Amino acid sequence: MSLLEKELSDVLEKVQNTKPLVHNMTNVVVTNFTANGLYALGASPVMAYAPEEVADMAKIAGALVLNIGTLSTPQVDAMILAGRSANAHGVPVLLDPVGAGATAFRTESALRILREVKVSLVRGNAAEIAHLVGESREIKGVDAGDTAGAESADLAVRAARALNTVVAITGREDVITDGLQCRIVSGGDALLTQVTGTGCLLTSVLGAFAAVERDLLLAGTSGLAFYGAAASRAAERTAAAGPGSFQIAFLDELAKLHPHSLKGHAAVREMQATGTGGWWVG
Ligand SMILES: Nc1ncnc2c1ncn2[C@@H]1O[C@H](COP(=O)(O)OP(=O)(O)O)[C@@H](O)[C@H]1O
Ligand SMILES: Cc1ncsc1CCOP(=O)(O)O
Ligand SMILES: [Mg+2]
Repeated sequence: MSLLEKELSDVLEKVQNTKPLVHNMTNVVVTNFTANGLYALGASPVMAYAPEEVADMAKIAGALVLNIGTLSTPQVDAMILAGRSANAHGVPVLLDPVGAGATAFRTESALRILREVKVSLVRGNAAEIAHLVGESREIKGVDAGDTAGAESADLAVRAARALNTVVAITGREDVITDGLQCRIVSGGDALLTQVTGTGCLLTSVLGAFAAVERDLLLAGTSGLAFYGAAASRAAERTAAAGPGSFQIAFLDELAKLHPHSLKGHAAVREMQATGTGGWWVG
């Protein structure tokens, strides 16, 4: 096991040992799947939305995950209350800008949250992240086109610098950066795109990893890699049967994760800046 793999595994073990509470303000499509996925991983989910209680819940959580998948203005107002409480109590805040770019309301709401709350990590697909930095890319509802990690590296770095947060762009390969260091995470399976909520659950899983590891680039890399490994293992067993069987097997594989699960199922590569504005994969 490489030094990086050891560091990634240590974060997984901290999640499994401490079972962090993750406060999710998420969308109506993925709520149950997100709670079950967090339980499978070994974390504790809670969903809480009422303006009367979100500040109290956020301050006792290990992480707060804001997801605008089925947003309304009162819900975004409540997310900001929760986010400010999390900020005041040192609780990391993660944002999933679901469908940013599909409508102006989604883009503007994500940007409002980023202005009014200190967000530590943003995870989205390439189209969503592009729209957060004013770049146009096709988005069909909540879905982006197929993207490879290396192709998204420049965008991720630009977004991390512009939004002052760690950015993870997911797709066929994932990329994660704090604006300086940049990593490509491969793994997963195309079946993930046929099950709704796999991006949303991933953001909440990254919340569990952020709850136990203050280095959010490390926490995020570990979360992406183990999530991809669980999906790859599930696909190996169920690809022939289809997305329904895969969804169940994926929850089972999240519950079975252990330090050696990455082997043969996920890989992390460091990208290096070329000095001329580009990147090459190390
Ligand atoms: N073609 C693909 N092959 C393998 N994994 C994929 C593919 N597309 C997406 N994923 C994985 O699916 C998960 C959700 O990512 P993504 O589909 O980009 O999110 P969203 O559902 O928010 O658009 C991530 O773990 C990502 O790596
Ligand atoms: C289908 C849909 N519509 C609004 S939110 C949502 C779920 C999106 O989940 P994910 O981004 O994880 O695919
Ligand atoms: Mg999504």
